[in-house]
Amino acid sequence: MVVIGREEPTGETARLGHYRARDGSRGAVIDLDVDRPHVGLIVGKRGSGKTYTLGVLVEGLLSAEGVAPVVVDPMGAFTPLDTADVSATVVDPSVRADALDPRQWCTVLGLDPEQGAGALVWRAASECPTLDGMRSWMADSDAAASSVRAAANHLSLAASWDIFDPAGIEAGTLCNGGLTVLDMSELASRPAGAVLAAVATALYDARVAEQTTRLPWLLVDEAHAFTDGVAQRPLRRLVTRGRQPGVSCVLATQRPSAVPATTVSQTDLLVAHRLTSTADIDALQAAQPTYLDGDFAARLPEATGDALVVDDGTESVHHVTVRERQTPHGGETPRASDLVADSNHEARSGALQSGDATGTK
Ligand SMILES: Nc1ncnc2c1ncn2[C@@H]1O[C@H](COP(=O)(O)OP(=O)(O)OP(=O)(O)O)[C@@H](O)[C@H]1O
Repeated sequence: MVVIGREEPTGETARLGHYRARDGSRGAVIDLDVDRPHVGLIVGKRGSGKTYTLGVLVEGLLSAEGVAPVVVDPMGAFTPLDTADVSATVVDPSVRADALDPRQWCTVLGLDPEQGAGALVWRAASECPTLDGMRSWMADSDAAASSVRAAANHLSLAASWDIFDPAGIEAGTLCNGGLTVLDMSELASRPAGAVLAAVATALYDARVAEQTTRLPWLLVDEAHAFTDGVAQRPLRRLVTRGRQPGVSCVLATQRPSAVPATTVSQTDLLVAHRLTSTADIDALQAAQPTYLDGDFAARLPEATGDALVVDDGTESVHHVTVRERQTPHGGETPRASDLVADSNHEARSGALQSGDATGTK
């Protein structure tokens, strides 16, 4: 059995799939190391199998000991796990207001911390641990009325996101052993970024302060949506420094060219599904390890679920077919023909119930 991501023979693993020969036939099974922290990047064009592969990794983490998987799910693709026979909790995420520092408050509200409203929001976030507290502080402020009004409007906007709660999710809950799916499907990009920033920071801090013995795995689907907002800095810290305290980070994206070059170069496990955009291929090729010789694009797979896996730890490259999932996959793109089939089915059921189809009316 081959274990990608390590050379040691023992430790926790996740079943990834099997080797794919040139003629497409199956070879030996392949596992991924989940015993040590990793930075992973799963890339591929739309429908190539990224979310599915993330789900395969999640299943492996669910059966591994000593890990705490957390999925950031912007499309609701992992919500079916709520009713699957696994230890998973799907939550509408909420975070504490003081999980964001003053700078992050200004970033998420699009304010300049050195100017009127931004400077006020910075001070409110420094003084108050809750959003209600920040709003009261603002109402009592004797700063220029126009700045107070603008800052108060921004805080009202933040309140409308409905994600800030003094009882918001904490690292202790995230690291209780089961899988946590943060269902972001109802959130716009700014509040989703705020949640990810808070969660990435909480997991990192919890490990640095030795508050959890489990090793967190933060898995982010559609990661390109988070690379230039408030989550940018916490994510960068995780990919550059997270492995040291024991936090893994796996990003899945259809747009590797939108992922910062530092993230690509920090990746020690690259899972590349089918890619056709030159910009995306170039972005990976630029950070391509020297041992991946030849034309990178030519080595990328064609079929859904197939992948080229580059393991920086052991400096090896593997042609893999990702295995089928055991839990439901919620990332299926709806097809018009399915909808027509569904409505025909509904019409037939309705007719049967009213007796039309049987002529018994
Ligand atoms: N390893 C696999 N084995 C079997 N089927 C797969 C595999 N990978 C993907 N599929 C099929 O391909 C479909 C598309 O996969 P997936 O949803 O993961 O694509 P994606 O790359 O995440 O797309 P998007 O960018 O649109 O989110 C899945 O719904 C599933 O039916």
